[in-house]
Amino acid sequence: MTIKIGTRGSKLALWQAYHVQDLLKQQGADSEIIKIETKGDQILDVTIAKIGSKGVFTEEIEEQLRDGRIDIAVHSAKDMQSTLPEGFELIAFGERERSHDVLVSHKSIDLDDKNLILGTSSTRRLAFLQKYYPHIKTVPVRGNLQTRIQKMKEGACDALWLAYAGVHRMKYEDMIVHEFDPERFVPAVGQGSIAIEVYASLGQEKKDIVRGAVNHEPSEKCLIAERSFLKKMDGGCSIPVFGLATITDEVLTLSGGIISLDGKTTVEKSCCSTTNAAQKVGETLGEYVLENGGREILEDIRKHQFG
Ligand SMILES: NCc1[nH]cc(CCC(=O)O)c1CC(=O)O
Repeated sequence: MTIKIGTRGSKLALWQAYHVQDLLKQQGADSEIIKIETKGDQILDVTIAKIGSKGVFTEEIEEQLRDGRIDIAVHSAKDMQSTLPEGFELIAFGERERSHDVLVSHKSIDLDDKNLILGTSSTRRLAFLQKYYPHIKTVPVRGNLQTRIQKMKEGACDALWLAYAGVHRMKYEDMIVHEFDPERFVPAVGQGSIAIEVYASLGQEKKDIVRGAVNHEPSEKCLIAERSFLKKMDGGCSIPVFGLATITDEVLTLSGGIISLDGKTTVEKSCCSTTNAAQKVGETLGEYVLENGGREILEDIRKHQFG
């Protein structure tokens, strides 16, 4: 039996797919990797928020899952919408890498420099920047990590704002010039973890093999809490919602919230629960955030993006 693994073709996506292939191999399961190009890979001249449609990195892959051309898809958990299309499910989450954000550059940088230009197009990062470093300017720099670094070296920006996980996996750690404190710059939901998506019709035997080889239970509990929060907030990756769950001594702590695009209003909270109540704690946090100003921030953002 060979498990067919679908993935985007970027180097980071391929790293993640090969990683899953290794985990499967350790359990004696053979697999084959199939590269799939998505809208998110093709459209590089506009930000993800402006492409607008949900699932820009997943649609084409889901088609192949549905057809059975691939058995499983490997994704960055951060790229996955909180609600998947009918019939799709996430059956495993890989062990999470450190989840914080970093700045990467080919030169030394100073965050107090009034002329600094950072490359990012994430609404969460833009809003945090308005809050903590309002003097810093940004430019959107899209494309895979290697392309972005090339654009930066050609002068598009002074540094790139990225997730540590991808930088580490692509071996650009020696270019890290700043690490953001995850308690102030809370990461995006799912950041640093890999998710395995399947279509419902996949046989139970394959599902069990994949889950057994890839799933890391503490990471899964954290991701369930974060994604349940994101679902309450009705968000995908283009909304400045942030959330991070951690587990210490069997207690799950979920910290998360939403920040207005101008950085002036943040609604956030930390909630604790047992690891078995991960789903519930995400809902509780979501309800709190929505009822305490989050709903207004969301409505304001929707007007900005689609109005
Ligand atoms: N938005 C794209 C994306 N999706 C996942 C990662 C990094 C890897 C991860 O978080 O697992 C990135 C790039 C980035 O934000 O730097």
